Amino acid sequence: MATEAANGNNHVVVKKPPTPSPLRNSKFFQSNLRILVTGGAGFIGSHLVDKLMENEKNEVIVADNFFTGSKDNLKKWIGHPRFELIRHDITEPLLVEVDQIYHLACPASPIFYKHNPVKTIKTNVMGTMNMLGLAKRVGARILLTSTSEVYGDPLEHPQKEEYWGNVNPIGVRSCYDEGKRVAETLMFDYHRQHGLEIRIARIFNTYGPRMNIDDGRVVSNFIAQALRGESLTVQAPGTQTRSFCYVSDMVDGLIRLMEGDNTGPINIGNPGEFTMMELAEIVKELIKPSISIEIVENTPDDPRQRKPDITKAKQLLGWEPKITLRQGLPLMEEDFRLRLGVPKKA
Ligand SMILES: NC(=O)c1ccc[n+]([C@@H]2O[C@H](COP(=O)([O-])OP(=O)(O)OC[C@H]3O[C@@H](n4cnc5c(N)ncnc54)[C@H](O)[C@@H]3O)[C@@H](O)[C@H]2O)c1
Ligand SMILES: O=c1ccn([C@@H]2O[C@H](COP(=O)(O)OP(=O)(O)O[C@H]3OC[C@@H](O)[C@H](O)[C@H]3O)[C@@H](O)[C@H]2O)c(=O)[nH]1
Repeated sequence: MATEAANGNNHVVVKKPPTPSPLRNSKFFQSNLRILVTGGAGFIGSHLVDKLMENEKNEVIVADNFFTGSKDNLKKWIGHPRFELIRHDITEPLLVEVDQIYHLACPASPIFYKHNPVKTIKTNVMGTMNMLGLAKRVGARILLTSTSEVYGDPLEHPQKEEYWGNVNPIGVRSCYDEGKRVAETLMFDYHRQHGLEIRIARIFNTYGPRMNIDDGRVVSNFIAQALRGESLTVQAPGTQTRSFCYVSDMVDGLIRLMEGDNTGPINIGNPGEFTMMELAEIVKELIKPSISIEIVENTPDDPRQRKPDITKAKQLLGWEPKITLRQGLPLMEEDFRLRLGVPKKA
């Protein structure tokens, strides 16, 4: 029996990890790490793939069903000898020889995850079991992208990893937040029961280039609305807060977590906290000061405040975000202008 003091959680590992893929002992492995990214055609996934592909020792396999992702996000890698793209729904088993699994596949925007809630929970539960089964079979290390939504509508602020959350088990968001909570449970059960090497990142709201223009999340909505000359739709009351992390910082945090010794869960996010009205004012000032801001109806169970405590990420991963909201928004604006065909005024 071994304990994992590194986590500060004292999780007991009952079994030894399964034997890793023979690739790890082969000559071939010395120069190549084979990495599976589920959901790699999506927003964060495709940026992660770009970063992983920069390392010539990595081979990257993406499995995605293209529900919210697109081949376009990966077009620069299609045909590359170290890259493979598989159309695959992770609610079905997948057999591939890999050494690491970044498990991201899951719709993340509320309008998409609520669209087919039964499918969302299947993706989180059966999909995660399938990926854990694969990790067990080939001895791969697996990282789950969990979410700040596991804290629900938090009664503690900012949120520390030790906080158990305040989640409605039967609400319209439950397919996603309870789904991710079960996914975390499965990760730890496979870790304790089968000795799997696991990593759990609790990601807070992330934004950046390549988000779907009609993704429905707040930053992409406001930027697209401002560029189209439409009013910005702040959902009532507008005093609810979020903390926004730029995608390159997020990818850096995920890779550090995968490569480090800590299982997590570890919060990865930018602690800069803004109300949705403040965010609207910043986008308005940045893109089109003449635009109006409209208060519209909100959806049920919208968390009223959210801000990560990133002490663990700082101490255990040596990570903290570098890009502020005011630095990141113009980078996203540039990408949205190109895709929407709205040139910047001289
Ligand atoms: N972006 C954020 O703010 C944020 C915050 C917290 C957690 N996360 C997590 O990070 C991950 C990526 O989020 P994102 O913002 O890039 O979202 P995204 O919607 O852009 O990407 C999700 C990807 O998963 C794919 N997918 C969905 N269901 C699938 C299935 N059953 N089988 C195979 N592929 C499937 C989609 O096609 C898409 O390419 C998700 O797990 C999400 O829960 C994101
Ligand atoms: O047009 C909009 C869209 C959203 N909002 C508000 O903006 C806030 C953020 O909403 P988003 O839809 O961007 O994202 P949420 O924070 O609700 O959920 C996200 O949390 C983290 C991840 O797991 C997921 O990416 C997603 O579930 C909410 O308070 C929402 O009411 C607006 O004011 N206007």
